[in-house]
Amino acid sequence: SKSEIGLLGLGTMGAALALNIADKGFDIAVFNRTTQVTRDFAKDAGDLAQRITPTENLKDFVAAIATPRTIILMVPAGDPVDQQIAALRPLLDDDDLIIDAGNANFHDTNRRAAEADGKPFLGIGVSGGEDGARHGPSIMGGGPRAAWDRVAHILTAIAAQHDGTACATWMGQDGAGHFVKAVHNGIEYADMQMIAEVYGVMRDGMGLDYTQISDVFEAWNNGPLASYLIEISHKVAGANDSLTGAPLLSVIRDAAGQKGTGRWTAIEAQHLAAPVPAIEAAVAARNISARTALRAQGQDIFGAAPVSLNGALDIDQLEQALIAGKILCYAQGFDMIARASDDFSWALPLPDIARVWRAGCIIRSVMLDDMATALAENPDENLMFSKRFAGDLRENHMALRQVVAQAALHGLPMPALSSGLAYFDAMRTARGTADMIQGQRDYFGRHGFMRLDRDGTDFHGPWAD
Ligand SMILES: O=C(O)[C@H](O)[C@@H](O)[C@H](O)[C@H](O)COP(=O)(O)O
Repeated sequence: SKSEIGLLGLGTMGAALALNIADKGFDIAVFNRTTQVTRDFAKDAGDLAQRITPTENLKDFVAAIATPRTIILMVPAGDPVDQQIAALRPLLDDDDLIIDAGNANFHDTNRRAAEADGKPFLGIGVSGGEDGARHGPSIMGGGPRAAWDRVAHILTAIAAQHDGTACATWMGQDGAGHFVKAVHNGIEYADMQMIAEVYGVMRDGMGLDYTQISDVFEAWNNGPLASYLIEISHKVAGANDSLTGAPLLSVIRDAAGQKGTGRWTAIEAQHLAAPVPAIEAAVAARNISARTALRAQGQDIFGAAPVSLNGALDIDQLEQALIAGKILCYAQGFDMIARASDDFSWALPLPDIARVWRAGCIIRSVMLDDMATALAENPDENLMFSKRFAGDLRENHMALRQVVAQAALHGLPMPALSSGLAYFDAMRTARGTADMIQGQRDYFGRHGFMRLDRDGTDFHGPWAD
C-alpha cells in the first residue's frame, strides 16, 4: 500500500522527524539525494522499518505516496528548498501539498507561497533540535488553513504534548509560521546569551568551578527559571571532555556560531520598528565572540579587567536578575510578533504561540505557562505590564540593576542583561530624552517635531527662521 506522507531530506532533523512520524503510526516514504543515506536510514530504522518506504529517485518517491500527496521538505534553508520544489512540482498533481519544514527566512516562504500559484504550500517552523524532532517538537504552521487542516492530524500526533494539547498550531497565512519560528530563535539567542552572562559572573566574578556552576543551574531548574535551556546549562557545565577528562567548557573555544535566524529576527525587528534590544545584543555578542584574535589583542592593549567581585553579588541576585532579564526579553519578542501581526495582517494568536512554545521547543519553560495566561487575558498589552509580570519585575529589577552595575564596575561583559535593564528603564520613563533627538534633527535637517502643548507634527526651532 502507498504511504500517507513523504519526507525528503534525511539529515539530522529530517531523519528524526521521519522516525517520529512512523513511530506515531503513519506510513511514510523517504528520499534523500545521497542514496547511501536513505539505505542507512532504512537499515537503522529497526521496528519502524515496516512503516517506512525508502526510495532512490524522485519518481519512485512521488509514486510511493497516496494521492493527494503530502511531502515534507527538510533541507537546508535557501536555494536547496527552491531546487527541490522545482524538481518535485512537475511530478506532482495540482492538489499535492509541499511543506517546507526547515528554518526558512519567512520572506522566502512568502515568495514560495506566491509562486505556488494556488497549489498547496505550507511553511512550518519545527523547534526542538534532533531530540525534539524525534520525540515531539513544537510546530508553528503558515500557509492556507485548508492545507494545514489536511495534515494537522499528523503534525499534532508527532508534536510535543502539554496539558493534553499538541504544541502544533496554525499561525496564519504564507510565512507566518516561519516568522514565529525565527522570533523563537531570536529569543533563544537572547535567553542563551543571558545565561552565558550569569555563567561569566559565576566563573570569573565569583571564581566558582564548573561543578559549582552546574549545581547552581540545577537548583534554578527547580524554580521560576525552570526551562530546557537552564536544564542543559546544568548538564553542559557538569560535563567532562571525553578526550582529556577536563571540564568540557574549559576546552570549548568561546566563539559562537550562528546559522542566521537570530540575525533575520534582528533585521526584521528594525523594519517593524519593534525594539528587541536583548535579541540584537545576543546577535552582536555572537559576532564579537567570533573575533577571538581581536579580543586577545584588546586584552593585551587594555589589560584584563579586574573581574573578581569579592562578594559584591550573590547567587540569588543572579537568579533574580535572570528572571527579570528573561521577562523583558520575552516581552520584546511578543511585542515584535504583535507588530508583525498588524503590519502583515496575520492575526497571529499570541496566547497560542506561548502555549506552542510550552513544550518540545528549545525555549520551553514553566514561565511560558503564565505568559500564555497573561497574553490570553490581554493580547494587546506588553507582557511586562501584565499583572503577573509587572509584579515579578517590581520584585526583581533591583537585582538586575545591581548585577549589571557590578558587572560594569568589574569589566564583565553583559550586553543582553544590560540592554534588558535599559529597555525596562526606558519603558517606565514617561518623559524621556528623545526631545533632544528631535531638537538636533530639526537643527541639522529641519526634520520638524511635535509639541507637548499643541497638535501638529511639523514644528521647528528658532533656527528655522
Ligand atoms: O528551535 C530549534 O530547534 C533550534 O533553534 C534550531 O532551529 C537550530 O538549532 C537553530 O537553528 C540553531 O541556530 P544557530 O545555529 O543560529 O544557533
